Amino acid sequence: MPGKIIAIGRNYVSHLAHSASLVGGDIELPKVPEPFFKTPSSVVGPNDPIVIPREAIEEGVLVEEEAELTLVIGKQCRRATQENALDFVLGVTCGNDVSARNWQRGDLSWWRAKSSDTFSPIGPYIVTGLDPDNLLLTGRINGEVIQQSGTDDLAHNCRRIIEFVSSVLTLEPGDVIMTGTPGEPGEIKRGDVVEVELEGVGVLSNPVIAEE
Ligand SMILES: O=C([O-])CC(=O)C(=O)O
Ligand SMILES: [Mg+2]
Repeated sequence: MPGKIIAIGRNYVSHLAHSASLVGGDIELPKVPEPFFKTPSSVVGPNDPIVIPREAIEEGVLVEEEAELTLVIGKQCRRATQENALDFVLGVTCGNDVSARNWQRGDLSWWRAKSSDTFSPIGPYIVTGLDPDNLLLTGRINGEVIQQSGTDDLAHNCRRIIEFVSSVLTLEPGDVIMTGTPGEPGEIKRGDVVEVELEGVGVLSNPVIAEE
């Protein structure tokens, strides 16, 4: 289980309008990276089910997938520079920042919108030695491509994210950074299969079920 999970919001221009329409706020690109936290207890692995919480079903909450390039920190890091930031990265993997939109919009914080149990699928492999700034990222629901972008479209790239986050807090080995989602994520419902594919890494696949 990772020590902490930092996720970056609104980090692709292509996602700004979708996010603002569902979550509120303006559609300006954040001038600096916009981190939030997800809990380690929300992490699941490849092929584990994403469980839509009972209350989300009862309340008719819209739940969406979010395909994200995900970094795994390998070395303790405080005040990294853009020049040395990638020296602290063990490797990259796929992540799905599952989001319950009505709760994201209505609650004071994103605690259950982003960190309900099973809302952070990560995997299937950590791959070392890839250039994280130039990988194709794809999100699919039931085999249909819903999101696709190069990670060269990240507004704040991985070096900048690590510089900014580590100017505030210490990153530890095993910490995870989810770098934001592109385009228009799609709704996930019980019975669906969600895939996040990252070039050079592979496919993170998770079935969706409903809590009984
Ligand atoms: O929920 C949102 O739109 C913010 C976010 O996580 C992202 O941009 O990846
Ligand atoms: Mg996200």
